[in-house]
Amino acid sequence: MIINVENPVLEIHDLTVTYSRKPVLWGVDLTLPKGALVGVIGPNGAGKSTLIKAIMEIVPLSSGWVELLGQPITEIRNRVSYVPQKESVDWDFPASVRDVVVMGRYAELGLFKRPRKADYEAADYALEQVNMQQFASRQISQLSGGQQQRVFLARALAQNAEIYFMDEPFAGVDAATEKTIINILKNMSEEGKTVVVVHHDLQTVSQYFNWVVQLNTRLVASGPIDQAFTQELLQETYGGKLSILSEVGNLLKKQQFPTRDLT
Ligand SMILES: Nc1ncnc2c1ncn2[C@@H]1O[C@H](COP(=O)(O)OP(=O)(O)OP(=O)(O)O)[C@@H](O)[C@H]1O
Repeated sequence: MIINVENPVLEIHDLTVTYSRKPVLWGVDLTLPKGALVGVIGPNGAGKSTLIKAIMEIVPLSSGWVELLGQPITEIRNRVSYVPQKESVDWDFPASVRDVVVMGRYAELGLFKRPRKADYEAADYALEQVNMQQFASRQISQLSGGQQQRVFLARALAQNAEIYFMDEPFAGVDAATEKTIINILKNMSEEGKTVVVVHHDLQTVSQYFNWVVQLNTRLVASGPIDQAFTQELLQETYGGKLSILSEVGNLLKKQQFPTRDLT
């Protein structure tokens, strides 16, 4: 069940990625519509992070191509934002929270220009949105895990991109923070930004997202939640892990996210 969209913001054709000759993504063809809030799901090791890294050209492609807004990423990097997994970042780097968020503006600033008042204002506004303004002067090494995650989100917000890729933004955050973040992401999607999120909690998929991508080395499904988040397709993606699947079975019946026509 793979829905192809016209004028996609993201188009992937025949993507294969291998690590030490072992394919971790195989022949992926994927298109995503503008304004979608996308959950990327699949079991551990399915290639979800690798998919995002391949899109961002952080890992080399063995075959295939990727276009964002009809162009290669190298042409439009400043219109695309990437929030990596928190663990992959050096949080001992000596910088204040505000500096880290202002760095999100560098794409707009150009590499050698100094941030201006407007950039600091944008950073402060982003910090306010994630409720971290009181930590603006704190060193990033002196934050809790959930606070670091919020700073990361603020940095992405300050960038004001058109497409966002976020690798497990809810990892290690408390329930209130998760709610804050998802509400921000929903607002962004309603403003026409496309947000792609690697997500693990199947229980919240239909509540959080309006589009789902199911991956297990191959692309199993991609489409609006009501079509692509079904018991059969989950079974295909997760194989025999039925205990997880039976828990989501009931949730599938009550779709909570208002589904817009995205195709
Ligand atoms: N740098 C690397 N070198 C070699 N193998 C790697 C590397 N990064 C990931 N892998 C392997 O590639 C496969 C896909 O990894 P990836 O991190 O994309 O999966 P994932 O779906 O994001 O997993 P998880 O849900 O556990 O985060 C896994 O088998 C992993 O062990």
